[in-house]
Amino acid sequence: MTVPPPTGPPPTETAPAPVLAADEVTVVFGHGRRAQTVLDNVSVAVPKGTTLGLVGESGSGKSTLAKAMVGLVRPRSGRILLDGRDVSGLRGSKLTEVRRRVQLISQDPNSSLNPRMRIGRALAEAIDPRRARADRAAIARGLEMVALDADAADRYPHEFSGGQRQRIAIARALVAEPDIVVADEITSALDCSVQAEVLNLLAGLRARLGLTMLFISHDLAVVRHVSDAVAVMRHGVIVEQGRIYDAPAHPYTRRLLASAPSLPAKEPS
Ligand SMILES: Nc1ncnc2c1ncn2[C@@H]1O[C@H](COP(=O)(O)OP(=O)(O)OP(=O)(O)O)[C@@H](O)[C@H]1O
Repeated sequence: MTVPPPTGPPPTETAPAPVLAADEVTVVFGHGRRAQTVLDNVSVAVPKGTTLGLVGESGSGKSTLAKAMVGLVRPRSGRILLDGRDVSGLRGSKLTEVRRRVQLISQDPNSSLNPRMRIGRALAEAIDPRRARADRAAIARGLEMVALDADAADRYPHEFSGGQRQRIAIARALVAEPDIVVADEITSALDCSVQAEVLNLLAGLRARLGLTMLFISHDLAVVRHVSDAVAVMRHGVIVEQGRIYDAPAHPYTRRLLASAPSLPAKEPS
């Protein structure tokens, strides 16, 4: 008898503990007749040292889940668990600490990098938000991680290309030494070749640093490049998750796979 390949996550007793998880999270925007359920009972978990890809078409609720995971959107029900502790209701300094431990990188580095702040200071703030004093060596190490020269610290965001700015955003997230990175469509605004460059950089960092990451994209080929497992979202619901390439169970996943016929070979990690 042929044993079918596994389609779900590995059994819990062998899997590393989740760093970050959404547990039956529901998010509703608006009130009364205008209320829209954008996330409906969503559960996902990102085990330590792994990358969970989240894929789904535009408007399916991916960014809302990213925001809920980093504490920018408050769920109507359900829990966001960081190292098993519910952080969904936190405010003030406790929420600030969660945001340091869970670093969000978003699509548009122009909106996440202050145009008037030199790169060195932006990184210094991430290294130590209270002092924001430039530790040149730590800043240089951060820039080196994303293949930028140390003298980039003295320049402003507008002096860099879109791909370089996104690499700076990655560096800024990583120098904060987060428990997990939530990367939301970080290559969507980039040209194809630059997209590949950023993805390869991320794949390298994943392997080198053992990053834990939630990697979100509408593009399955992109998600595949950097993820260990994938969750497929549709209309605010996770329809399937696990190693979906081997044996996609849901018709929507099969459609997604069929419409991405030229998936690039996965980088060895
Ligand atoms: N702050 C908000 N207030 C009201 N509705 C919102 C808000 N943010 C998102 N929405 C709605 O929630 C739905 C899901 O949006 P979301 O941005 O999470 O989807 P997405 O899958 O990330 O799509 P995209 O890839 O296009 O950003 C959309 O219908 C959107 O209009």
